[in-house]
Amino acid sequence: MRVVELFRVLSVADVRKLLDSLPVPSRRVEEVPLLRAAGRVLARGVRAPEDVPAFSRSTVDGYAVIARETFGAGESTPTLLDVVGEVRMGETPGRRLSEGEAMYVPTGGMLPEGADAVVAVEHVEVMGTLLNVYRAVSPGQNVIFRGEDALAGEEVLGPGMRLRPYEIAYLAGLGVREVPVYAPPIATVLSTGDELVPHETRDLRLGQVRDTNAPAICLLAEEFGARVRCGGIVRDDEDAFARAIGAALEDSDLVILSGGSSVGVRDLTLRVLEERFRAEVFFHGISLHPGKPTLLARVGERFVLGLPGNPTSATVVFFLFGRHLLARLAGEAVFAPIALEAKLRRPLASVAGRTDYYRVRLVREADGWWAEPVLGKSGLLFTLLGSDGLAEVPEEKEGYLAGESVRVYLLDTRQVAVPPPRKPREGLAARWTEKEE
Ligand SMILES: Nc1nc2c(c(=O)[nH]1)N[C@H]1C(S)=C(S)[C@@H](COP(=O)(O)OP(=O)(O)OC[C@H]3O[C@@H](n4cnc5c(N)ncnc54)[C@H](O)[C@@H]3O)O[C@H]1N2
Ligand code: MOO
Repeated sequence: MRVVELFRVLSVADVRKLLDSLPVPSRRVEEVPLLRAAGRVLARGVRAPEDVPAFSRSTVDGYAVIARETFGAGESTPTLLDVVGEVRMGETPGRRLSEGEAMYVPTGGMLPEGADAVVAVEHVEVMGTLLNVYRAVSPGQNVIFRGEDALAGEEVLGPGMRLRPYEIAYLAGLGVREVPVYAPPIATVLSTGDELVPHETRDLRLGQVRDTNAPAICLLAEEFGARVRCGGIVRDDEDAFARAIGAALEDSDLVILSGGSSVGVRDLTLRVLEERFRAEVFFHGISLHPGKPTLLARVGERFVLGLPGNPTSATVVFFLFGRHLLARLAGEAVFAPIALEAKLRRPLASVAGRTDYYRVRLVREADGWWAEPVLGKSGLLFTLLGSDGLAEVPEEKEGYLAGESVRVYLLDTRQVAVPPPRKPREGLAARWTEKEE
């Protein structure tokens, strides 16, 4: 019998480092219409073609003034100004504001030249053409300045950013109609095992199991931005296996397999990859639970991710590392899944030297987030139902006591936003742009 080297095992931290630094082939760039670009990754930085907003405007219904003339104004000491006109929406004010003058401006209306602030209508009293101002405003108050959102020529979004509806709306405001994005990575998902049958199978023969890994992984990969081919079920037979992997490698950036990654006699993945495809195997095991028998290899410029067969293990590993790899293949600048700290409702056991991921339900209490572990075997899927996150017990810990804080990765596709390369604003805009009104 062939003696199998148990695993080339890496720690979770080392796998993350490896995935961060793995050289990946550069991607094809395509120009797509703005509204079709949500979820895609920017291939080049975007420069603002013009100042946005294109004119300084009021953020309140009120009166445009010269701020310094209102200094000292109060309930009993109003500043008196002449109302010299009204700005209409979508039109220019028509005249400059001089000392001693005020002009009515609606929210979003253009600020007249000479004015540098707006007093809200609540703080004035109109008496014919005279205006009593009962509250002082500082320069820039209640104004959005020209170029505060974007300055003509500046790089407003950087390459490697996954575009969300927020970035799309921002680009819409700039008049951008097409954006350069990377072609999404193509992933083929294969399930392996003689016991597996398609999930549509109505009546199972004893011993048969419906394929649940493919639905989970295909849908997750799609949510994480890949073009997915659900490649079906492959028998535990070396030739069938080699044929399926060979076909998938022809047109996929990533081949994702589930099952057949452990050390049992039927476990072929490693042998087929090394012997038939001369694959470079990065690791064949991660010191984590669930999901230890996970494999990552490269054949030429293409990657093969071998997930454990156990349904929860496959899903958890794909969530933690599969999407990290997909993010790299998609050209994303950073991979930073969102986690929050939560207090544990009950203790969690672990083994030192291994990272454990427990499925948890999150409950919001007055004193913050609490995590309720949903315990169960990794061969069962119910622990993922209604779970909001994965609580991490790092390898140096032997567990946590109830009430201790743990890090919980949210089980959805959100990631932290990448800050845009925007320049700090100068002058009055700098003083007001950071303020919340
Ligand atoms: N002697 C040892 N045995 C096992 C070890 C070990 O360290 N030493 N590790 C266990 C762990 S942990 C896992 S995880 C599994 C992983 O095994 P494989 O990746 O080889 O997966 P299979 O044996 O093919 O399947 C395991 C289990 O999952 C079911 N399965 C597989 N694919 C699917 C699918 N697409 N949809 C639904 N269910 C699936 C399969 O029927 C088995 O029940 O190895 C342990 N053994
Ligand atoms: O590691 Mo297995 O993947 O726990 O069930």
